[in-house]
Amino acid sequence: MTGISPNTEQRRLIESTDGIYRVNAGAGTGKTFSITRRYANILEQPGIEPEDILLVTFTRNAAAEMADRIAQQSPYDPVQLQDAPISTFHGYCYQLLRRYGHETPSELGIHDQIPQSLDLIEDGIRESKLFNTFISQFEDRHPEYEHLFAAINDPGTLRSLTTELASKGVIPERNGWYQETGSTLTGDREAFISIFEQENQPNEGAYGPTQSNARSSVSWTDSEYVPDAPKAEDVLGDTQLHRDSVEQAFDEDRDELLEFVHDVYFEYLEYALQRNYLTQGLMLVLAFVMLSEDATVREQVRHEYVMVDEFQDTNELQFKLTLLLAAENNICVVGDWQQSIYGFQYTSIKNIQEFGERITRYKSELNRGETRVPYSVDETEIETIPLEKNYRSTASILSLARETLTVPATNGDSVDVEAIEDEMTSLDATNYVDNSQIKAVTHEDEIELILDQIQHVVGNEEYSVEVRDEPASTDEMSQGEKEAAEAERLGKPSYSDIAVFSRNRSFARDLLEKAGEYGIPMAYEGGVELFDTDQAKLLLAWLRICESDDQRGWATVLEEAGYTLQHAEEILDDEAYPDAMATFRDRLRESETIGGLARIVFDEYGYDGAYANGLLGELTGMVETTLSTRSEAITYLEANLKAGSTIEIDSSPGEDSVTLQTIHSAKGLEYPIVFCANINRRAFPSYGKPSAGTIQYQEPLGLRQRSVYSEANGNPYVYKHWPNNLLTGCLPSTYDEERRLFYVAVTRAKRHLVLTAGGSPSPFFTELSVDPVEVEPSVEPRTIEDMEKDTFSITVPEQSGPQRMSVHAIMDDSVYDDIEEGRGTEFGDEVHQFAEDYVQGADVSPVGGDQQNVAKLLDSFDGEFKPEITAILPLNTEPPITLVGIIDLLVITPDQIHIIDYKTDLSRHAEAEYRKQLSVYYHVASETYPDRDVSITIFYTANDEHVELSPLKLEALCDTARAANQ
Ligand SMILES: Nc1ncnc2c1ncn2[C@@H]1O[C@H](COP(=O)(O)OP(=O)(O)OP(=O)(O)O)[C@@H](O)[C@H]1O
Repeated sequence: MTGISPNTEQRRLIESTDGIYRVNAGAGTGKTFSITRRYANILEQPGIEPEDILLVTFTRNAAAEMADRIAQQSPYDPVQLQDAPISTFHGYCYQLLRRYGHETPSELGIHDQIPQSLDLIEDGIRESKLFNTFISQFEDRHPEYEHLFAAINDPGTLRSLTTELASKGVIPERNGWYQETGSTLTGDREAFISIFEQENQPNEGAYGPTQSNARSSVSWTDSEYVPDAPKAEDVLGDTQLHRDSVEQAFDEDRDELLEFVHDVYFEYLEYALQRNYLTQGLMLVLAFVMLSEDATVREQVRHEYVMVDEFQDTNELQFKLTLLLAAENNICVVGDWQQSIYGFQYTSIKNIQEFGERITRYKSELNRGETRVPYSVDETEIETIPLEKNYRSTASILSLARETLTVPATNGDSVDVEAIEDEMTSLDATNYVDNSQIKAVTHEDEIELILDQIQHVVGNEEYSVEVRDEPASTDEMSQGEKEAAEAERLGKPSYSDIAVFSRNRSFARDLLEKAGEYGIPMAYEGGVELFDTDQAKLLLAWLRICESDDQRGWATVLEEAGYTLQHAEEILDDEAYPDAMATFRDRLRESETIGGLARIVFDEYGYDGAYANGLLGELTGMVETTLSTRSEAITYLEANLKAGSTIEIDSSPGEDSVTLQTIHSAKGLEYPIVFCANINRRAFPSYGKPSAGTIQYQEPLGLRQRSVYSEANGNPYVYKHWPNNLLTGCLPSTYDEERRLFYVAVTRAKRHLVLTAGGSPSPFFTELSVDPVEVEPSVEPRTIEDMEKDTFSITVPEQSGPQRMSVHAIMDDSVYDDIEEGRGTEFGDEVHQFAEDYVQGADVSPVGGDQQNVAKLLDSFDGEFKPEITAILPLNTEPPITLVGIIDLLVITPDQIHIIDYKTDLSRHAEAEYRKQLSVYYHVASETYPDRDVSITIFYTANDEHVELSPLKLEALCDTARAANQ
């Protein structure tokens, strides 16, 4: 049980268990804390079992963390909570379909099975390949849509369209749409006209009325449209748009378009089911239909209590699923509209903002024809609990956070400040010492500026942060004593107290590179080989020790503690382990959860950085799956180490380093000092939506075509579609989500905030109440001595254990002497880089024949792609040798593993040496995937030649490695 006592409002939320509750509260107010306590509280009621309470959140890691927290507060241990429905919507629906799915709901008109082995595709690259195959077959099957396809520049965007419609609860059945789609597809005329009237009001100028917003945002060149489109004079008035043309545009005939989208969507659902796979969106769709149609299943699965965290990140379909999954009106949703930043994934902020209206409307929609939601959702009975105490930031930071929600994003951006302020949730700081430094600094060379400011902040008393722990209880203290105690905890900041956030990744990468040049420690959130870190190895060692006093475990631990090899061997021989270590082992053995054990190990070694946190995240994630014992955790860590698994976390060059990440990835985190960087025009706020496809969905316009194919002028040509151009011009451009991102960034700061911009600051920078200051940067390169000072307390372990050797060390170097003649290693690197980018779905096009051949090869494969995988092969040699290399590409299919190595050589004469290299990969893959056939192949990129090699035996590799080690 953690020592935090809930405040009065939190207690109310925790203790009021029956009824409908909506919590729409600001950052850091303890929403997640309260909802987990609430779960534990419900669990204490007589007759309630974990399966009676459904708790849904946004990510798998968050769900696992919640299960861990609940286990600490309830009589249930993590193993007992393993099957409890504490999950994401996707995780929950996946299990639901596997358990009850069997056959597709007949209402859809698809007669197929939902197999137990259903493959849930979460990997965008894989899904888009499958979709592309589907769409080309669809195109062949439907010549009647030829002219539509002629206008579509990227058929792949139809895939996002199906995902978007699924998120809105729009579902196709064989002969139309499932349930009523209302105005979702055709658009809401009334809502549109009301917006149009507002936007078409002339503005007030110094000399009379000026153009309305709608008029000024529509540009018109007659030749861009089909010949029978209205002409400029029919559309554009002096200050306003002509209403007739706008109405005509809204009412355009879209029957064929709707039919086309229906057919694509429906046939894709059929196609996926025939191939035993579903995407996340389609899975939710099927689960929804099953729950709607099968009263028996519905009754079996319903939960007495339903709670949803991060409700601002749900979509309409998820809201409806929430209602279907509740047996009674014991529903609690928790979120913060101000932190809704996933609109681009089709979430709906209105779910939390207009909760009362939506719950009533959705209930009546769901109850058409049959009672599916049997309980009352009376709006007047919905309780709203305000949480207003913020446990993270100072009052000064919170005050600036309020400004971010109304700051103009462009020069002409008219923000309805009053309306937004009305909706803002109030936040009161709970700390006593407000020493916040809040600065806005600018310089042409922003990257130098940021590094300069980091150096200015580190070790600077003015930027003091909490460096000492809070006393166990401050309850008995007077106000003055609390203030003094907090001041006492403050001290000079170090690098790790700082986080730099950027709206986009490219700026972050440039900054990281420059920081490296100056020796400023900075870690970028991204994929790292988490299981190959010292933290993971030590944890694995202690797990092995706890399990069976394993000698390998003791050897690692002794080595880390600085014992010489000889001394360690004596200890191991006599099994006379140092007392302190044996006591520590016994303490670990008492730990009931893997997460708890890992925490004790990391605390003991002072690991509290990104790697330790990442590992904790991974390990607590295991609770949700099948791993919960020490031996399962050992197998899990070993398997990941061996496979070189890469995990998305903040990588760190050392424990004391600045964290660098995108704002999206910073959600839910907190740092003492935040730098919000690159607040420049075109960067932050970022322009509008990500590029839309030729057919797009937009509220309240419904489905519209952006371009059309026509031969009306005698020539085939793709024209802009005039109704769409006119209608979108009438909608106000909104930067609300960008403002909310800004709010998320600022509310991550506990104490200090530095806003930075370069040569062209955006209004986000200039329009806040913080006056920008021009600063001339002067960054001092860090010297080796500086770095040593930072790391003096870390013991550098003596080298022992197996000798690590690159696979290249077992190859005969002389083969390189005359390969790649005239093309160079740089050329080879470029081809490899292209291949990696292409596999990862980056926006790259092949340059030159080699890259084209690579693209062709990759397109020809089906399966899961894993590029750049580290392969580690321990050999049974004396002394032990471990070979390490990087596999260019692994292609994984249900029964085969293909290992592909690209070579840009113009001839094949080095093949015998390459065979050694690929044989190493072969043995690693064979052990990792014992149930599949493994093939090793070289792909000669120059002449499109794909050569399969036969692997060398392990003994042969041992001999070669031994010889190379002489
Ligand atoms: N009553 C309390 N007393 C002291 N600390 C608290 C209290 N309630 C919550 N906290 C602490 O405040 C921090 C924020 O809590 P939590 O993550 O639950 O907030 P949140 O509202 O979900 O935040 P966000 O919306 O920013 O993700 C946590 O460290 C939590 O332990």
